[in-house]
Amino acid sequence: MSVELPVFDISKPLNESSLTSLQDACKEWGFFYVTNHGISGDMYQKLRRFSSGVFGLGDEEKMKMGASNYTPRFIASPFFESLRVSGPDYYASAKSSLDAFADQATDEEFSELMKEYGKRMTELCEKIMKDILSSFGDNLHHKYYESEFGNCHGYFRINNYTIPLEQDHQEDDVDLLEGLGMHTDMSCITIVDQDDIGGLQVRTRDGIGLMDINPKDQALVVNVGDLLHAWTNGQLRSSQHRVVLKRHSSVGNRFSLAFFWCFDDQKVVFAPDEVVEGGKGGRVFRSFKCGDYLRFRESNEKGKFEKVGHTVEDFARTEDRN
Ligand SMILES: O=C(O)CCC(=O)C(=O)O
Ligand SMILES: [Fe+2]
Repeated sequence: MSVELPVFDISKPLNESSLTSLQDACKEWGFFYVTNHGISGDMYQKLRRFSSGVFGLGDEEKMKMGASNYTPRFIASPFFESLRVSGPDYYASAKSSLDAFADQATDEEFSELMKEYGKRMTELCEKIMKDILSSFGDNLHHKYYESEFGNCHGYFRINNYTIPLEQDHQEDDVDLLEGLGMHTDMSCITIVDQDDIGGLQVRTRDGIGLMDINPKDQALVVNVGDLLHAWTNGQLRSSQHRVVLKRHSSVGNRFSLAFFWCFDDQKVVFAPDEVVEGGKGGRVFRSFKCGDYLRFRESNEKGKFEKVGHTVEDFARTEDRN
């Protein structure tokens, strides 16, 4: 079953009723779509082409990028590998990964592309974050955007999902393989550009069901991460989600780009009183330093790949959910 998430045209200011539906979507699903986002299909295709070139290299070559730039298969799952490009200097980050093996021209073109893509995604996150704040009342965006979110920064994960032939031919009953296990994101918000294969699934609020988030033409998927969940005192959902791959399908690999927009390490995350008061109960998240939370996640093998059971709920929630 798939969920019908609302779609927001992000090129113009959202009206009252759109802001209400934005807030509802963030509370119910923690996911929504945006269109007219300014990321051209052409740019995406180019990036995909370059990335495929990189993923197509031998394991030994790819490992030269270093553990902070490249995650090989069998870390998050046997089917998932990922290239990381970090801001604010996306150009330098991409270049430092590729320097190990790419020729100068490819290196240059890919790095330029990442720079442009990083800039656009950052602008998009700023816009979306302002809309999310405005959905609590216009006042909130004017009051808190600059002081609370002004120092946010982003990074990309370029993800390649493949099912090796030998796995595809195994005879057992399992038709779906987990490409990326159930997790929440550590970000404030994440923007996902998935291809048309599908496989992204979100947990329902009751914690039981799973719904497909289908690819939508020209639309990007946006989701709320742990940091914004804590900053809104748990009001906006940082939903558990995963990626499944269909066995015996001949569609080939799945490709996605995820952009994570996060507080800086020094930022103290603490929901403003008026955000807490706008919710149902009292304050349920203690204040914490963003960097301490990231270290908490990384100190645990599970947390590293953003698995369930080692999230901001476990780190900073002071009262059980009811
Ligand atoms: O590949 C996708 O569609 C989503 C990836 C994801 O959830 C992540 O990288 O955190
Ligand atoms: Fe995710």
